[in-house]
Amino acid sequence: MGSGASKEGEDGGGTNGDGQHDGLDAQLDAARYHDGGQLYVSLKMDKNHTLTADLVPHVFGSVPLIGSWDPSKALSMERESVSMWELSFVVPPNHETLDFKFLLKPKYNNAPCFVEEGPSRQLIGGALKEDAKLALFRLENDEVLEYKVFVKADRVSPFDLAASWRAYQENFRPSSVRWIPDVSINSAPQPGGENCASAGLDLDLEHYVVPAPSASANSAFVYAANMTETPRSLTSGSYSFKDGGASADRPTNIKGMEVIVPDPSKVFPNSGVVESKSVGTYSPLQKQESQRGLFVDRGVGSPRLVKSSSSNSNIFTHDLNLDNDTKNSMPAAAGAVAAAAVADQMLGPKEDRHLAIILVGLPARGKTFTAAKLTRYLRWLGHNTKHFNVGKYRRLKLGANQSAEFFAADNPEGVEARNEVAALAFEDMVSWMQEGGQVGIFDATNSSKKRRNMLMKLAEGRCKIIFLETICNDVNIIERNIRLKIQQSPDYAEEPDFEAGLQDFKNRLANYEKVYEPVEEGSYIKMIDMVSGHGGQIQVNNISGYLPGRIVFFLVNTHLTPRPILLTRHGESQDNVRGRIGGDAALSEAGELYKKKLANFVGKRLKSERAASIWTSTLQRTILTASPIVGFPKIQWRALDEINAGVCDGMTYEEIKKNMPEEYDRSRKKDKLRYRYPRGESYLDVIQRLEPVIIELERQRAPVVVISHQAVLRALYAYFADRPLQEIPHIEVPLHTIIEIQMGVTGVQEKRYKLMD
Ligand SMILES: Nc1ncnc2c1ncn2[C@@H]1O[C@H](COP(=O)(O)OP(=O)(O)O)[C@@H](O)[C@H]1O
Ligand SMILES: O=P(O)(O)OC[C@H]1O[C@@](CO)(OP(=O)(O)O)[C@@H](O)[C@@H]1O
Repeated sequence: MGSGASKEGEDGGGTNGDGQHDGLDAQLDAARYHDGGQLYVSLKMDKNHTLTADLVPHVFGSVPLIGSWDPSKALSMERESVSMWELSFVVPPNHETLDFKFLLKPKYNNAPCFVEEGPSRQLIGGALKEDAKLALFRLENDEVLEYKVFVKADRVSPFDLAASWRAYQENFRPSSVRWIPDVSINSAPQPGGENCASAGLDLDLEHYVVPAPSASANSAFVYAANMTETPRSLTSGSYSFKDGGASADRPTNIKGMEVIVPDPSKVFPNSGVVESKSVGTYSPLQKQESQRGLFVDRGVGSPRLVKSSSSNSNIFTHDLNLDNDTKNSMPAAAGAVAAAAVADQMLGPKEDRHLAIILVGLPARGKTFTAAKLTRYLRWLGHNTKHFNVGKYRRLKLGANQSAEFFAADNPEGVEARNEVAALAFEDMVSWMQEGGQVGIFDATNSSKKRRNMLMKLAEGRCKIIFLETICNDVNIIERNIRLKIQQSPDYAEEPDFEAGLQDFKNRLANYEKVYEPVEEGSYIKMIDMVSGHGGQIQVNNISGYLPGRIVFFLVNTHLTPRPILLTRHGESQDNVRGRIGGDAALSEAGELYKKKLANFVGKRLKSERAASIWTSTLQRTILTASPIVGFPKIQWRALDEINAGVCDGMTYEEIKKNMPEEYDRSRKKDKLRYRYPRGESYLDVIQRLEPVIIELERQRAPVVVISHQAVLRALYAYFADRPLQEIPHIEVPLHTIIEIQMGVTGVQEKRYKLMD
């Protein structure tokens, strides 16, 4: 209908052969008339009776576009709901008066149609001249059908119209990568691909290293026990806290520390079994002195560690943290996780609402490591989880320098003191659960039946218990673990002689071995020789329920094989240039250059890695970015597609702000984590669909390059960096930068490469 109602439309000027304007004319009209605005008019008819009669409402009237009063050329209205019919069109605000009438046409035959009773209607300035709210139709049998009529006119700018027209056209443009199968590999460089001069890379990739942000993924630098829950029953009283004080909820700020660590191979000449190399962020001091090595945060004021004054600023002050969530008993999660959490709240015995995972095992069997990893995973999924480390309680209450004798089973004072701190930690955990905590991970050796009985009694009627036992039969791994413990554990921070520390720890271990009783009681999960990712096994007994099932599945898939995971966004897309979100655009010029540089980078970085693979989303900007990479299988994952912006897909943030201020300002800004785009997704939805990706990344033993999108990479990165859920939507993931996550035997470390500005 559109400009057909305008002057030109009436006399046919500016229309094409069908009496319709082309797009350019419409825009010119808009610009000519008035301050750029157009009226978007919506005519609606609502049938308030049940008789259907297969009659379809139409509109016809005075201008050629609506048939010049010829019923056979009338415009059909669209069905909007069971009873509502709609026809919308655009006119300039000062359009010529438009005379029209509604008519009903039979759907299936050429039987006569029924024109509404009364004089024709007149539309002026987007409104009906008279307030005729009803349309009456007299049928052949004299029956009268009555419809309510509604007219609504909204001003839209020609730019908005043009933008939505372009988005509409782009949505129908087929993606240029449709023919690429979900799994593919190219063995030869593509023509015009990789090696053009501008895409060349310096031989030394270190040249591209940029500092990682302060709260980066460098857990390998920090002894996991130091990041556990701060002993509340001990810190409020007269005890002085000697254990490093890293908050349980936030990782220590690594960048704000200067690390002066001798090369471990020099400090421990026989420790060749230590596999991990530090690739994290170095202070200028380190760089000057070329000191590279394993960072040791012993958490007891070790002289090797100097904290800088810069603190870890927490910009998220509004009411979104998980503790508040749990107070409201509402999980910070979507889909299955939320459904399971709510079901647990409502069904079953009260104690089943809280789950205690009690670690069991000899020292240096990876209990703390496993507990920390499980905590990170469950928190990322949205389960309110805390890690309670009894060693931390012991050090705080009794001091860090206990010798091996303290841990002997025939030392009654030692046994009593250890039971006391274990009970204190357990009580703290249960108190926290009663305030709304969901999963408590209780980390100690718990290696005798007597100790486990004590814990079961403490848990009775308060929480459900699952024992998680870590068993390792590989003497080389045990030796490596012991050496790592001497390096990392605050227990040996004050011991200057590595060999003396080693001997003491081995004596301690022997004391535990004398009385060690593997778990045979209750519900349990046993991880046996799971370090390498093959050949080990998981045994489970009496395990049921959503969360325990998920925990078993996670543990089955984890291992310690060191390998890198490279995360990068696609090269800049044409939509990035225009500031449009979502969509499925191809790459911009800069994006084209990045894809070549990335291919060069991957070729160099993974030169000797035969089994590596490249994962992309199903959107063309990631598939195109991966296209010049040769020699590695490429796998498309739907789960890696960008957050679905629903009705906002293809819009700019400005357009959303202007057209949907409520959505943009009030809802998304206020709670970006939970905000779900109308007909789209929230960040929590994205996390939920990424869970299989995380499991597969954990399971893979070879390097993986993930080429995905901003929101998706924020969520993936947060898992590795152990960042709280509410921070995820705000994490910076710049274009043309590679985030390398090094999975290692001491945790994860991060390194960033920036290939282009
Ligand atoms: N399932 C496992 N079996 C054996 N060693 C493991 C396992 N998981 C992790 N490790 C390794 O054990 C090292 C020491 O682990 P830690 O968690 O401090 O031991 P524990 O708490 O049992 O004393 C870790 O740095 C890791 O390399
Ligand atoms: O959640 P916000 O901050 O809007 O970021 C996600 C947005 O990032 C964009 C770019 O603006 O991702 P990308 O280009 O990486 O695919 C949008 O497509 C996406 O909607």
